[in-house]
Parts: sequence; structure tokens; C-alpha cells
Amino acid sequence: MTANTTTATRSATTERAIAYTTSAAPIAAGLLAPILNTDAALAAQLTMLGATAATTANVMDWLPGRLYQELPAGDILRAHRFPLFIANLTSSIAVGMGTFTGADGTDALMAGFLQPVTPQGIVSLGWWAAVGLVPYKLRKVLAGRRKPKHHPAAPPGTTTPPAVDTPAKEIAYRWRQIISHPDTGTHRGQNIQIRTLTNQRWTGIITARPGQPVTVTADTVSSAYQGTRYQVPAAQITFTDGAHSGERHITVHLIAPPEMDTRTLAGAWKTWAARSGGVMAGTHLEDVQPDPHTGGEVAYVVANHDTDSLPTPNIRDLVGALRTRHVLLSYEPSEDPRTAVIRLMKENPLRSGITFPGPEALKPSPGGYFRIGAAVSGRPLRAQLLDPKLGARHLYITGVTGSGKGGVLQLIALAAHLAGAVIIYADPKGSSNPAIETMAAYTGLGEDGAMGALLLAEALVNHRIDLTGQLKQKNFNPQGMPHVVFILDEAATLLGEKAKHRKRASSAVAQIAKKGRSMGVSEVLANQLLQLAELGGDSAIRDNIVGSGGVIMLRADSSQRHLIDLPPGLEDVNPADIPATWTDDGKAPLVYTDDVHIQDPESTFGLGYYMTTDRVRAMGRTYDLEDATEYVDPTRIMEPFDWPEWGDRHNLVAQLMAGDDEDADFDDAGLGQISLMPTMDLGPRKPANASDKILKVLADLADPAGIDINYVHRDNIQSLAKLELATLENTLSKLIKAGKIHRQVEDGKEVRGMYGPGPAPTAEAVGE
Ligand SMILES: Nc1ncnc2c1ncn2[C@@H]1O[C@H](COP(=O)(O)OP(=O)(O)OP(=O)(O)O)[C@@H](O)[C@H]1O
Repeated sequence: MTANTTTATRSATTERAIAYTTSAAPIAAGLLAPILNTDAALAAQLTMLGATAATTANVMDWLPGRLYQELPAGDILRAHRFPLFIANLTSSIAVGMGTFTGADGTDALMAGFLQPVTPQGIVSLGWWAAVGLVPYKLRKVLAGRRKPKHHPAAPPGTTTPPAVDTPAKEIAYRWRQIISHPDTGTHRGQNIQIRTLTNQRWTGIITARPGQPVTVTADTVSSAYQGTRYQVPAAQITFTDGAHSGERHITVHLIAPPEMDTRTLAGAWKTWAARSGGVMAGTHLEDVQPDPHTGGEVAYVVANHDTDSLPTPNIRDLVGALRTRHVLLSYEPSEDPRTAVIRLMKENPLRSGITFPGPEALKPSPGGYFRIGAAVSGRPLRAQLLDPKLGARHLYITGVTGSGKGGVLQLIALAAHLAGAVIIYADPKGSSNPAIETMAAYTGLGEDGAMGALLLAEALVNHRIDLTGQLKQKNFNPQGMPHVVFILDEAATLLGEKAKHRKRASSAVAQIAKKGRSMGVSEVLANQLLQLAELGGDSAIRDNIVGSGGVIMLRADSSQRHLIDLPPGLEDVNPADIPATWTDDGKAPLVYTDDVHIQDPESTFGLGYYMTTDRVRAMGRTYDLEDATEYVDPTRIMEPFDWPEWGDRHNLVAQLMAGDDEDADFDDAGLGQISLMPTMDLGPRKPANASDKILKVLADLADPAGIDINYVHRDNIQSLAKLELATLENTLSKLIKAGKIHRQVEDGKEVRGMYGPGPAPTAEAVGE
């Protein structure tokens, strides 16, 4: 309840009329009593007896509060209880004298004062003094000087409190009735002394009986005043200790202050989040202020003086505690374990998207930071791929399909491209981000293609390890060799448990993650999940990448909630809680009718938790950039000029791939068991490798009778075996060397591009 300032004015005229009547009653009673007949005298005596009982009860405060409410002018009867009692007493004496002793008695009573030294004179003087006391007590009312009393009107549905002289007495009266009453009180003898009372609050001191502590609770007080204008929820009642345990100070907020109004951040925090046993118990808010960016409020969360560090809240719990929704809450811990920033939004500013400000946003700062989006606070989200001192930085991006990983990768690739870095791009999904292909010095698509790009990037790192060893160069120097950014999308395709090249791919990814920093090679991995099993089971990959440059966690599938390995610093959030679409409220209608408007969902792509080396850990969203192609400068595709073998990169990739295949092929008579997966020996056979595929194509097209040799052109082999050109060429030459296939020779001349199965036929055989 809040104190209601509406007033109800008691009629001053009524009060004055009652005051006149009360003052005149004893004299009137004295004058009338002697002339009453016997019946009337008896009735008057009985009436006076009843009135005496009533006024006595009134003055002794024995009458129930409700009675005053029901009596007409009950509040006046209560306010004038003492004059009424005196008037009744003196009237009763006058009636008694008049009815029992007749006119003589009345004369003695009313005129006896003329002989003041006689006993009658003394009685008469006393009677007149008492009679005079009544108008004296009511002098202000009689003179019309008393200001009408204003009482806050009780809100509808509440009972009017008992009429007492002042609101403070009203509070104290109720307290005594319900709480401290010696016989029936809930906390007997725990009395209240009201200290202050305003429209906002009242305060008081509670004292218990000697030897007993004060045990009154907020709930008791809240309940005691229910139905009165002083009713408030228990959360609006606070206590502080008094001088000893038998004394406590109480403050009852009639109007909820901001820190108690649960519609405010401060109130919701105190009432729900920081309550004892709550998700943020032991904390409080400081500097709570409006947040113009979100239309909500923002504040520091600070550990209480008796709390060492802030608890790590489960964001889901915090969202529930603050009665909000996931996209409307941002909790950002800081490096100080005792402080964090909380933001409770009315509208998420990220919902409308963030316009890409142009390529200048991607220009690195002196420290190597470029902007990729904005946090809910409005702070730019910055990532770093090259630190001037530390060298190359890595980055990990997670998110379910459609969450916007590709959008982040595109921005990162564009930043690298504009900064003049070499991009090596591996996309096992195929061509899912064509803009990056236009920026890359080397692109490997599909599972094998991506594996080739990975091995190429690893070979570059290994080359630089040799080179810097020879140059005795400790740290990466971008003058001598360009910065390289290796981007691997859908990393689990190469590193996951079912990946064909898992072991080899894991070792290459780990090598780049470990050595790339000082060799100037950044590794940017994107994957659906951040889960060790999806990263070759190698914690070094996760730790080196996330620990080096950071992690961007976009929306995860809620069914994968338990599969996510949250990295240090992001333990409290769960990307599975990010909704796929923005919704206006958390509840869907239970019953659909034609009137129910179904809003078209807007995707939350690019929305997630960003934790980069920029000392920020925030909810944010990437810039809107559907296609970066228009910003790509095809004349500025950088290549690693420090690596002589780069010019022969396709052959190199083919050799590297075939090197892997060779281990498998020839150890196992070409049966396709891949040696990259020794741990899978007992498992199902892997799909055919490049050698198998070529041999199978030639075998399929061979003369069924085995008489002729059917030669097949290299282009046909490539399309039937579905191999990349580089892989094809390399594997063909290996198979020739191994005598498993041969080139066609006619008239002593090699026929270009034609291959047949088995070793080359001998001259005799050809002659035959
Ligand atoms: N930064 C962005 N700016 C504009 N549109 C974006 C952005 N990010 C994502 N989108 C939109 O969302 C769609 C899905 O995003 P994206 O392809 O990046 O998701 P993904 O997580 O890479 O999914 P998948 O793993 O299936 O490729 C895009 O096709 C694009 O329309």
C-alpha cells in the first residue's frame, strides 16, 4: 500500500454542536431532574447509568475499534472521550441529586458554592469545577479554532482504522492491539514508540520486556497492519539494531523506495537476487542509474563487506530472479572479483541490428584491435588477430547453424584482408562463405580440400619455425614475413570423433595453436560447439585458442546445453539460452483465436557472448554485413613471400595429403584403412582414399575379359573419383611409382593424360 494523501474532512459544525451539548448537559440535567415525575426520573437514572458505563468504557479505551466506525460521529466520541466522561459524571450527579433529593438537592449542588465553607459549598464548588472543565477542554472546538482533522482516506477495500487523536497514535494503537498486547499480542510486551511519521514512512523503537530480545518480524508487522492505510509488504519493512537486543529500530516504508520497488533494478535486486539464499546473496548495487541506450537501468554489482568475491551466477537463474528475459539482461563480470556490471534492459538495442560503419571500423588500432560489432552497453566489440608485442592471436567462434558464425568469420577475414594479412581458408562444408574465398590466398573446400588447407598452414608454420631458428628471431616480425590468418570453418568436420583425418588434423590444428603466435599465424576456428570431443579431444587446442585471443559464443542448440565446455570467464552464461528469434514476451498464448496476432520471428543471428582480449566479456552482436565482397580488393591478395615453396603450393598440398594417404594405402595393400586413425582399427572402415578411388575407377572401366587395356583420361578419372586436381595428380604419380597404374604409351611415345591399371606392359606383351 502507499500512503494515500486524499483527505476526508470531519464536519466542524457537528463537532461544535456535540461540544456545546456536552458542556451544557450537566447544567441542563441539574435543572430538569427535580421536575421529572417518578417514571421519567427512573428512566433518566437508567439512561445515566448506561451513559456512565459507555463513557467509562470509552475513556478507558475498552471499546472495540469497529464500534467507533459504526457509530455516527464515532471519531468525535473517541476524540472527546474525556470531556464526555466528565460531562456524564457531572450530569449523573446532577440527575441523582435532582431525582433523589428533589429541588433542595439540586439547589445545594448548583448554588451551594455561594456558601463555600459549608460541606455543600465544597461539593458544589467541586461539581462546578468539573462542569467547567468540560468547556475548558473543548474551548478550541467551541471557539471554532480547532482545525478540522485530516485523515488519509483508506484505499478501497480496506477498513477504516480506529479513530485516534493522531496517525502516530493510530499506528501505536494497532501495534498494541495486534503485536504487543500483554494477553493477546503476537509478541507480548514488545512495545513500539513511534519516532517519526511522514507520508513516506514511519519509524519507531521497539522495546521488549527486560531480559527478552525483540523478536518482531517484518512479516508480523506487515500482517498486523493489513486492512489499514498503513499496510505494506514485508519487503518494505526494515530493522536495525538498537542499543541492546531488547531494542530494535523499525522503519516502515509507506511508499516503496526505489531500492524496494521490484519494478526497479535496485528493488528487484534487493528483493529477489540478493535476498538471503538468492542467486546473488551477499551483494548489493551501487551507482544505479538509467541506461539511455536500453531504456532500462545499469549499475555496479558489488560484493558486500563480508563477502570476498562476487558469486558466479547462473545467468538463467539471474534472469528468473529479476523476472526478465535472457535478451534483456546483461551481466558483465570484471577483472575485479568484487565488482561486475548489471544491465536490465527494456529494449535490447541489438535487436534492430548494427549497421556496418564501413571498412574503417576494421582498421586495427595501434594495439591491433578492430571492431566487429557492439555490446549492449554500446561499447564496440573489438577483436585482435595481431598484437604488436605478443604476435598472432587466435579466436574461437561457436554457434549452431544459422547463428551467424559465417557473418563473424567474414568480418574477421575482411579485417585481415584490409590489414594485408595472408588468408588461408578451409571450409569443409563446401563454398559456404564465397566472400572469404575472394580474399584468400589459398582456399580448401570440402573435407579433403579443407584438410589440404590445414596441412598447408601447418607446413607454413613449420617452415617459419626453421626460418626463425636460422635467423635467431625470437618474436614474430611482420616486416620479415606477413601475418597469416588461417580460418577453419566447421572444425569438427576435421577434428570431431567421426572425422576421417581426425588424428592428423588434430595434430596440425594443435601445432598452429601452439606455435602460431610467435610464427605470425593466427588460427580462427568456427564450430557448432565448444566441446573437447569436437576438437580432437585435445584440451591444448581449446586452451591455446580461447586463451590466446578469446571466444565468441553465438546461440547454441538448447539440446546441446550439457555438451558445452564453457571456458574460464564464461562459466556463468549458456549460449543455449539465447533464443533463435527475438520475442516480445516470454509467454505464448494458451488459446489461439483469430484475434491472436502472430508476429513474424526476427533472427538473432550474430547475437552472443563476446570475450576477447579487449578486456570485455559482454553480450553483443556483430555488424550487419551480409556480403563483404564489395570491400575486397582483388589486387591485394597477400601471399607469404617468406616461403619459397608457396609457388608450388598445390603440389605441396597434394603431397601432404598423399603423404597421409600413403601411410594408409601401402601399409594395408590399398584396402583403405587409414593410418591416421589407429585408434579406430576395430571400427568401421573409412571411405576410400584418393588411391582407392583412382584404382576403383580404372578397375570399373577395365576390359571385363582382361584382354585389352582400357586407358582412361585424367579428366574422367578426376570427375569419376571426385578428386581435386592437385590430389589427383599427386596420387597418380605415386601409384605409377608403386607400379599400381601406368601411363599409356603409343609408338614409343607417352599419350598425355591417359592411364591404365597395373604396371606398364612389357614390350613383348605389347607386341603380342
Ligand atoms: N553479420 C551478419 N550480417 C548480416 N546478415 C547476417 C550476419 N550474420 C548472419 N547473417 C544472416 O544469417 C544467415 C545465417 O548466418 P551464417 O551463415 O553466418 O550462420 P552460420 O552460423 O555460419 O550457419 P552455418 O553453420 O549453417 O553456415 C546468413 O545467411 C545471413 O543472411
